[in-house]
Order: sequence, then structure tokens, then C-alpha cells
Amino acid sequence: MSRRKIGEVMRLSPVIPVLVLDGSFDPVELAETLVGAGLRVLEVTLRTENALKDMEKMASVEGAVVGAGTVLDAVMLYEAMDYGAEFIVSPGLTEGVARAAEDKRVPLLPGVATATDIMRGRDMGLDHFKFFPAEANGGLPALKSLAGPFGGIKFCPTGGIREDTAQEWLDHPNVLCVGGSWILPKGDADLKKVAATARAAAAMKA
Ligand SMILES: O=C(O)C(=O)C[C@H](O)[C@H](O)COP(=O)(O)O
Repeated sequence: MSRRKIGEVMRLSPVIPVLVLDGSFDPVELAETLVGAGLRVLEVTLRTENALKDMEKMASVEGAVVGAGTVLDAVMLYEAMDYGAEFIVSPGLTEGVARAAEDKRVPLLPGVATATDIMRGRDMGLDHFKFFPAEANGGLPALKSLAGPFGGIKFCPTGGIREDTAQEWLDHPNVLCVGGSWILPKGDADLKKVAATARAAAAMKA
């Protein structure tokens, strides 16, 4: 599994829920709900106290492909791998994180915001990126402009994307999936609502 390429992970479902787990849900029940709704790829942000342990539990759910988000350095990457992360998402791109991912042979989705970021990534042999923060960084017009010189690059725009804007991002040929926290809004502990939102997201077309 860890040999799966990031492009394959990005093609598994159109939306990657960005999960900030604050203890409102049992992680296994949440993962089962999301996978049952059709969202197999789950990003657990390493921002909360129990994130690593919760991620490990979610990874045990059949069909779930669980990765760690908010990975800021090599130490966090190694730690995430110890807890079963199958892919790594970072808000930015550093040589330290890229080298650690290479070393561990784990699929990496690093954040880029500019043409220079993408060129640095290309120099490291990467061609799939998170476009972050997508809306604040110029939105779809910015992505369209970047896709001109970088036609072969594939993106997962994340940051500020909502249920009602996700499909227009997905319609762009260089976009394989989008990331977003709208599937699990802060403070909303209703699993039925989460399931309905996740089903709508899973029905979107990349
Ligand atoms: O934690 C990380 O690694 C991040 O890079 C940030 C997340 O991707 C965004 O917080 C999701 O954006 P929203 O959907 O606007 O909430």
C-alpha cells in the first residue's frame, strides 16, 4: 500500500475530507461513515492532541486510505508513518519533507502556491501538488494561469473550497481532487449529517 503513488490516491475519490478531530466522534465510526458514503481517502490533520492515535484507528477501517495532514517536517512524517499513515499531506514543500517521503517511499502531497514552488517541486521529481491555500491564493483563475506553463502538473486544491464551489474546481482538467473541511464542520457532531454531506461530495465528478 505504501508503494501506491500519490496520483492513484488522488484518483480514488473526488473529495478528500480534511479532518480536524476534536474528540466529537469515535474515529472508527467516523471513518466507517465516510467510507460508507463513498469517500475512501481521509486526511487527518496533526493539529489535535489525539490525532495520531485517531488516525491509526481510522486506518484499521476496511476500504479507508488514511493519511496525515499538517505534516511540517521530517520528524512529523516519520511519526505519522509509525501510526499507519498511507500518504502525507503538507501545507508547503521543503527538501526535508520531500527527502523523508522518498526515504520512506510514502506518497507525498505537498502544498504549492506559486510557479516557483512548482518548479522547485519539479526539480525534486514531483508532479502532483496540493494548491494551497486555494481560494486565498487567487482561486480558480490562479490555478488556470498556473496550468498554462505547467500543463502536466496535477493538483488537489485545498483551502476555502466549499460544497458549492468544489465541482467547478473539479471541472478543471489538471484537478484530480479537492480537499476541504466542509465535510466535518467544527462543532457539528451529527454523523447522519456528515454522511449526507459526504455522499454529496462522493457524487462529484473529477
Ligand atoms: O492542516 C493542513 O495541513 C492544511 O494545509 C490546512 C487544511 O488543508 C485547510 O485547513 C483546509 O481548508 P478549509 O477547507 O478551508 O478548512
